[in-house]
Amino acid sequence: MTMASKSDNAGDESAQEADEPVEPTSAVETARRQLSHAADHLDIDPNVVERLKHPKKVHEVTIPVERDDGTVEVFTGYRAQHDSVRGPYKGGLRYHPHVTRDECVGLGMWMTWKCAVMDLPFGGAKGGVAVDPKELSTDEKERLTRRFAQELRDAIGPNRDIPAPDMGTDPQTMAWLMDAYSMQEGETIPGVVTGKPPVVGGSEGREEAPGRSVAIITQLVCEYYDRPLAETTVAVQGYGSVGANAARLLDDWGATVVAISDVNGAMYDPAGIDTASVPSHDEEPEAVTTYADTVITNDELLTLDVDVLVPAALGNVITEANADAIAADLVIEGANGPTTAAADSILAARDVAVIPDILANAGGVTVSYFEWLQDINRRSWSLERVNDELETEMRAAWRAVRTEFEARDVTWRDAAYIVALTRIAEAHESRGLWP
Ligand SMILES: NC(=O)C1=CN([C@@H]2O[C@H](COP(=O)(O)OP(=O)(O)OC[C@H]3O[C@@H](n4cnc5c(N)ncnc54)[C@H](OP(=O)(O)O)[C@@H]3O)[C@@H](O)[C@H]2O)C=CC1
Ligand SMILES: O=C(O)CCC(=O)C(=O)O
Repeated sequence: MTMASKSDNAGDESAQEADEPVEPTSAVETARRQLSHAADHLDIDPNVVERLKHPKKVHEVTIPVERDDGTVEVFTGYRAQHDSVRGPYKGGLRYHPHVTRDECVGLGMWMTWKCAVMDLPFGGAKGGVAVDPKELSTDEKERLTRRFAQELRDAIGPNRDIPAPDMGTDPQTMAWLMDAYSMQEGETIPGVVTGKPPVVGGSEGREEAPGRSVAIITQLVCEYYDRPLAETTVAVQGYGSVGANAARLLDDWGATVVAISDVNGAMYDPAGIDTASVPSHDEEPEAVTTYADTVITNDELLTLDVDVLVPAALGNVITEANADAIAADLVIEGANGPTTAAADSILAARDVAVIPDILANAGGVTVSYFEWLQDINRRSWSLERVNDELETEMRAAWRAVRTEFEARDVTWRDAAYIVALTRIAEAHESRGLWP
């Protein structure tokens, strides 16, 4: 059995059409190319596909923030709402200097597919602020977040659009957002955001959930390819909410994690890293390189000779330029959009299995759904229940994707898109094109 497809045709299947540009430059272009590619495998109304190439609405706001020295700096924030045919918009908020309108649209599209792969009653959205959160004090971050919440007050709501954490934001950010929105509405509305601290309506297990789903999917994929975890080496790029939790669980479950990284570079130990002893980004930013004996670059991490590569930081890190040098047999996408469309084709032709973000990291939004249910019903689930239900949902999504992968002789990404697009297209056909 080959890794990228049950047949050796996967490279041809995912080869790009000659008139397509060589390397897309933005998340939205990558997302659109992935959509077109997957739609080719389906008998799906082309009008629905055309609709899905565009966001329903993009909110762009300016956010004046008083710095601690009394000066005012104005930041730009976005909320891209892609599709809501299956339910309210859902997706994270990112604080990062590279946030743009187009990045939010692409990330919002991926949220639509992710919620549909998981069969959650949500559509897709993503937002963010173009800011380096490391350059803000805690007070400045709070002022930025409260003002952003105020500017988005008509766009979000528990039945309209429900933000959550993403890169650069955390449970505290979500608590400020929930509080600012609730103050404007005059009542406490915990269901307006997810990923909050449990003390204000957050769910147990939410912070760990995207990393947990990466670990669960890695385990299932390794089983599928008859590769015991105890004989599997793993490199993880990024050591935050996704990367650190995935690395620690895989380490606990018997895999050997040989490399982890932060923004400055990677810690590398071929004998295996004791992941519990290295602080995650949330515990101490940039700790990985601070505590490393051997530091290699983030680019070197990507091409290490390991069995499993988990990119879990930024998008667009596996590109046409390095896809030929990826030595892992399995790439499990912890980050959103780490692989460009051109790199995808190269990896498929090389028989490297790429398990897409919309399946692998979907534990975050799945536990966000559990959190939303808990908030609406004013109930609180135990950590054990959350983790059990997450595992059940991840296994169900994995089975649905595996069924398409085996039946249609496509890549894992196309198989996941086929599951998602089929559900979304049926909903559009049933409701009409206008929701
Ligand atoms: N949080 C969530 O719920 C979900 C997040 N995702 C996706 O996962 C990815 C990571 O998000 P998340 O874990 O939340 O982010 P965090 O902010 O928690 O952590 C990000 C990690 O990436 C590192 N990093 C930052 N820049 C670079 C770089 N240029 N090269 C290598 N490492 C870098 C950071 O290092 P340092 O400590 O030095 O800053 C940190 O370890 C994103 O693509 C996000 O969209 C997907 C699903 C859910
Ligand atoms: O939990 C959520 O609502 C969304 C998390 C997220 O942004 C993602 O999965 O990329």
